[in-house]
Formats: sequence, structure tokens, C-alpha cells
Amino acid sequence: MSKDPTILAIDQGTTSARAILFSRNGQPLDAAQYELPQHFPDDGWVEHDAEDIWSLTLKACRDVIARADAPPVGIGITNQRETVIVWDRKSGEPIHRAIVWQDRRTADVCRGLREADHEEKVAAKTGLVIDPYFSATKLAWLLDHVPGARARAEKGELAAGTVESFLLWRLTGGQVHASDATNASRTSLFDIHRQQWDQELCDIFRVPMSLLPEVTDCAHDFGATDPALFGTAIPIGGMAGDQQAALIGQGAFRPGLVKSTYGTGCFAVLNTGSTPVRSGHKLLSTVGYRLGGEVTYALEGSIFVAGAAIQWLRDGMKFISHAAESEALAKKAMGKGEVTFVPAFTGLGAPHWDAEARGAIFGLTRDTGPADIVAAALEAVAFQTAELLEAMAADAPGLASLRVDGGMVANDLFCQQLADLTGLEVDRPVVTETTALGAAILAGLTAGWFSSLEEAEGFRTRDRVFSPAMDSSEGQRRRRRWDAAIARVLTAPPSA
Ligand SMILES: Nc1ncnc2c1ncn2[C@@H]1O[C@H](COP(=O)(O)OP(=O)(O)O)[C@@H](O)[C@H]1O
Ligand SMILES: O=P(O)(O)OC[C@H](O)CO
Repeated sequence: MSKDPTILAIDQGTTSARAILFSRNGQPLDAAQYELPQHFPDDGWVEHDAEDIWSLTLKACRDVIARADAPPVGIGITNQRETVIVWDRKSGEPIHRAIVWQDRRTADVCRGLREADHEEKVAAKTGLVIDPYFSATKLAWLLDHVPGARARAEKGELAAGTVESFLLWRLTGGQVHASDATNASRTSLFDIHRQQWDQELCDIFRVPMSLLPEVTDCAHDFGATDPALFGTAIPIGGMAGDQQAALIGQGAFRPGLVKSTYGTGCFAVLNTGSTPVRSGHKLLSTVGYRLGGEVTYALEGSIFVAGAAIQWLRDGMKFISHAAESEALAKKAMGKGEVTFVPAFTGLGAPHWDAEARGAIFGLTRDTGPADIVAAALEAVAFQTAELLEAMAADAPGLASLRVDGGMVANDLFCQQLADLTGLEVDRPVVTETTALGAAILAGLTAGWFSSLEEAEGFRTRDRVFSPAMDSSEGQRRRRRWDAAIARVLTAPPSA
């Protein structure tokens, strides 16, 4: 183990809590990971126990710190975004389980807000569409459904935030209630142009502004950990939502560079520079990162189910015992390619935004088996990425290649399908823990390891590039099959 200074990145994802120790030149030295239990209390509902989020994160950090020769000089936090927690300011106790980004329970409320013509105002200020995906309606749901919560919130007894803000509160022993601009930009309550919470949005979504954390840059002195946790106080210097952290970890610091992360969902994020681009194709305009008060904006396409489809094939269908087996099994079906799987378990995200759509499998015959369905699941994630990138290219032409990361890109077959169905070169780095790396780079900036992000550009080294190899008529034939399947699951006709 290294005696050189290190930074600990906390990556609290949808399916796990991870802690990864990084060297000064961006190399992962050690890691610990714990799977996070998922709760599905009703149709389309997804919850996490906030105490699990905390205890598993703490356990992962303690494992790594205990094995290190010296405590890390800083901590960077990155996290599943939009997921909301409300807790008591005095006791620190959550008032309910966290409502997860995938949760659709507020679909009706969102429809009502769209019908009340709030869509344009919300999009102009936040860059987002009105959808249950974002935090605001989940937060209002908690205030309305946990007995006494709204009254306690009005009295100032409660605090709210997304996962990074809850972790920061716990790590600092209840001293700091803060978030960063990337996470704030996913709530629907934050004006991405003025970089502040917005009263009109808080009124529309019925969320008291006093519940919300202070919003800062991504590289910032967030305070230090309670010495009781790790035996010493460690400064917390970096914070970003996981997809934005991956943009940094992928070294996508220039406008035009795009990365796509394949974890539970898939999130393609394009750096658009210092001016927000308003999408004409239902992509999100969001904060890429904020440093020294200067915002770098991004366009994002979000797909709710990517690796989660593989998890379902493992845990629900029992077709495989490990996600990695999907590659060998799908190869057995290659070439047949007539089964189409639309994994819209929790509705469809960009560019369709249909919260009520549900999944479907088309083209089943007597000889369809697990291999065909697994192959169709991998292909579906590639098709959905193709839809996102087409929307992105229409908003911001000139995409050259796609930098990929996340659990699914260990699958070579999937990466090749991505190249074939998007027509872009798919560029996979050696270190695919880019999310954690991004958080470490931000904490490294605060620790004075570098003076600008660009100094960390060399941290990314290429593992392999997958080039498009599919015959274009075959690609078009498959795409028509996908488009027809999507048309059949949409609950409302596509709008412009
Ligand atoms: N070899 C593989 N092929 C396909 N999917 C995989 C493979 N390995 C992992 N996955 C999927 O990747 C996801 C885990 O990726 P990860 O980046 O850890 O997710 P998250 O950050 O959302 O918790 C799981 O949903 C899993 O099914
Ligand atoms: O936990 P992940 O990696 O699936 O990412 C979740 C996203 O942040 C949701 O917006």
C-alpha cells in the first residue's frame, strides 16, 4: 500500500456503495463495495433505506481507510442523483425511506403540472422536462404522505437533500447541509442560469426552500469528517452527481466530447461549454460542473434501464447467475436477432419521456430461449443509446466518438453492438471507475494537487476502441424493428 498521499472517492450508486482510494496520478489503489438492498413497495415504486445508504458507505470507507498506510488527504463524494431523503435536523433520523430516481409514483402529479402549462417555465429555468425522475415531486410526496411532515418542514425541523447532501450531513456529524451545482441541477428547483434555488419553482412544486441545502462549486471545502468516524478528521473537497463526475473522470473537458455510462441506467452526457444548449429533441440541459463559480453546461440523455435489465434477467428470470454470463449466452443467439425487448420497467426516459410506458418483448416463437432474450436486452441498450445520440447530434452536430464506462462495458459484445448501432467509435478506458475518479479529481483540486481540471486529462488511458462493423442495411433493418417496438409501448403519440 502506498505511503504517498491519496484521496478517497465515495461512489454511492443505485446498486452499491463503493469507496475507492486513488493515487495522485489517478490510479485506483484499493476499493471496497457493498450491494445496496432495493425496495419495490408498489408498482413503479423504488426505495432505498437511507440508513443502509449511510451504513454501507461508512463500512466501505472504513475498510479502505483501515487497509491504507495513512489516512487519505481528502474525500470526494459522488452519488446516484435525484434520489431524495428528508431527515430531522436534530436527530439526523430520516423520516421515510429514500425515494429513488427510478420511482414513478408521482407520474399523475407530473401530468397535472404539464396540463397546468408549467412545462415551458420549468424547462427555461432548470433545463429539465417535468417527469417523476427528478427530485421535486418526490420531495413534495414525502411532505404530503409522511404524517406531520409538511408542518414540521414549515417549522424548520426538517432538512432535505439528495444522497450527497445526506452523506455530507452524516460525515460531518450533522454540521454541514450543502450540495453542489450538479446535484442541485437535477431537482427541478434550481435555476441553472442564475445558479440558485428558485422561489417560483419551489411554489410550483410545493417545496419550502428552507428545507434545501446550500449550493456550492464542485471543488469546495465542504468541511471535515467527524473524527469519531475514521479516527481523524478528513477534509471533504469534492462533490458531483455520478454522471457529471464520470464526465470529469473521462476527461471530457472540451465542448463536443461525450461520455455514456452504463450502470443501472444509461446516461449520455455531452460537454457544451459555458453556454447552456436548449435541446429541441427532449434532452436535458444540465450543469456539467461548476468550478470557481464558472459553470460548464452539458446536454444529457437519460435511459432508466440499462444494467438493470441484466439484473432482472439474473434475479427475476434466473436466466444467468452473474451479469458477466450475459455475454457468452447472448453470443449463442447472435445472428438470429428477431426478438425485441423494450425494458421500459419504469417508463421511458429520453427522448420519449413516457412515465407510463411499460416493458414488452416482441417476436417470440417456439424456439425462443433465454439466449435470445439476453441478446435482445443488450441490443436494447445499444438501440436506446443510438436514439439519444441522434437527438444529441441534432442539437449539437459533430459528435466523433463515444467514451464509455460503467459496469456493462466490461461486456465486449455489448460495446461492439454499441458501435454497430450508433455508427460511432466506442472508446473504453482502462479505468472504468470514471465516476469515482471524477470525484477524486475534484477533491484533488481542493487539496491543491492540481490548479485546473486539464492537468488531470492524462489520467484517462484507452483500453480499446470498438469500430462500427455492421453492414448498414442490416443496421437499418434492426433499427426499423426497434422503432416499431417502441411505437407499440408508448402510451401517448410521440410529440415534437
Ligand atoms: N459483463 C456484464 N455484462 C452486462 N451487464 C453487466 C456486466 N457486468 C455488470 N453489468 C451490469 O452493470 C450494472 C452495474 O454497474 P455499476 O456501474 O456498478 O452500476 P450502478 O452505479 O448503477 O450501481 C448492473 O446492473 C449489472 O447488471
Ligand atoms: O447509480 P447509477 O450509476 O445508475 O446512476 C444513477 C443516476 O445518477 C440517476 O440519474
